[in-house]
Amino acid sequence: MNFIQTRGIDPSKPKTVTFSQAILDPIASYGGLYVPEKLPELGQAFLDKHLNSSYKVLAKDMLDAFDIDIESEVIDEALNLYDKFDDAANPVPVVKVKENLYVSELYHGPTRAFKDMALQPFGIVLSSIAQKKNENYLILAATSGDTGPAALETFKNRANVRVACLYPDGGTSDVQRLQMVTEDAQNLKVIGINGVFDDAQSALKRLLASSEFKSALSEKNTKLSAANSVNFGRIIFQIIYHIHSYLELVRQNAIEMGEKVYLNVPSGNFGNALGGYYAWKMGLPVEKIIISSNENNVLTRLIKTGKYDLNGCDVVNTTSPAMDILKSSNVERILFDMFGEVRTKELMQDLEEKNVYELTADELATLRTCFDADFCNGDEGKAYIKDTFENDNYLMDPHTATCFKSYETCSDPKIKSIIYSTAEWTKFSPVIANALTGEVDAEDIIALESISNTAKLAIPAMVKELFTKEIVQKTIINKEDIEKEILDFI
Ligand SMILES: N[C@@H](CCOP(=O)(O)O)C(=O)O
Repeated sequence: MNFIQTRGIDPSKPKTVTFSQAILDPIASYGGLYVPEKLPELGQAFLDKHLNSSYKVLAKDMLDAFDIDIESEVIDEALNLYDKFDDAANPVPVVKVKENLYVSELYHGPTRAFKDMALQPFGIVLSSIAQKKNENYLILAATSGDTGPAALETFKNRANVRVACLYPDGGTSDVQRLQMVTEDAQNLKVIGINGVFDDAQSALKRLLASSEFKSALSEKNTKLSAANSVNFGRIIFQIIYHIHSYLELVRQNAIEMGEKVYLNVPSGNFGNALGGYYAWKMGLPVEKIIISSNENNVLTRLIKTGKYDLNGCDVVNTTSPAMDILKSSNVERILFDMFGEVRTKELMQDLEEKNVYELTADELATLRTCFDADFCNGDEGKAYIKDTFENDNYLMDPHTATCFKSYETCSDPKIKSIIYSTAEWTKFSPVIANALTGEVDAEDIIALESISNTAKLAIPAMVKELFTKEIVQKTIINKEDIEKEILDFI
């Protein structure tokens, strides 16, 4: 399968690229993104065939359907990393929480967030290509808290790759920060910036598109790629768990094969929701995708009104920091899929130049046939955490909690919903302890122990040990100094 570009083709670039080209150099013409030329049609036969397949067998067959230029042995090695998850036989448990409401737990990997679902295998794939080509890569990662730890974990000590990970200092939870600043490996650099996630992601996109930066790297015998969902190498692995979660509901006799369900996705950069949209287009029976946000509710406004408007908008720090994002990368891939390259280029240009774009009434109607959305503020989220724990005996993190509001406001309760849980409770313990008991803990470790006692849940060793590890990554800089800091590292 070849990959095409969301904003049309700059004549100096090839018309189409292979999968490995798209993941090694993920920014396309005019700052656009790569998308598959045509999605594979899996159809009912694929779902029937995999009703009783393991996650890895399902994943392998879905990746085969994309016909990507990665050797079968490399894909096998990459998928074997799911064996490290809590339950190798089922890395993504799907749990019934209420009548018609199921939670797909995507956080059972090494960094306790859904990013492991894609970044674990992606690390093997990218590093293998780099080794085979005998090239060195700098992998940029911009994070609001989950992508960073998962990218560092997957690339740690891997051959031919180095990682520069940018995070907003003060804009993540303490556990997320510790996961990054305690990572000790020669090939990893963690850089806190005085700014917000959007500053980190804008720098990443600018550097990925900068020929000057690329030639400065090439003097150091290094090429450039990225670990974020701008890279289709991330998205391809984020389609699989939507199909798996659906099949789990069939296996649990919660739905009949072919019955439509809602996919309810906490959303920041929109990679998770895009994976669900592609799965739907490939044949998954979906009623609608519900997009859940926090107070940074630009996606809700887009889907309700057709206007993506950043004027007068500043990112606010919330209790669900991984979604403290205003410039959401993957909406662009949806725009391309629905409205084509000319319109996508126009809309993205409006956003870059005027900080706003507006869909026509027809375009908004098209968008709304697939998506609905709502946002949930911190207090509402805490109320859902407490209520769901006390009444349904289910403990969830603040990102997952945002979905409980949109579940109520956007879905027909007679139709089953899958809510995607993107992070474990351990990553946001002060918010959760506060929701459960009203306590205000000065330190995460106290909140973790309190929740562990209340909910009778063990704190995983990899989280507990963060509090005694040495902090080795101490760099905090202004956003203007990012490029220099990275070049000094290489
Ligand atoms: N929410 C993310 C932000 C980056 O998203 P990505 O899917 O593009 O990697 C985070 O937690 O880092």
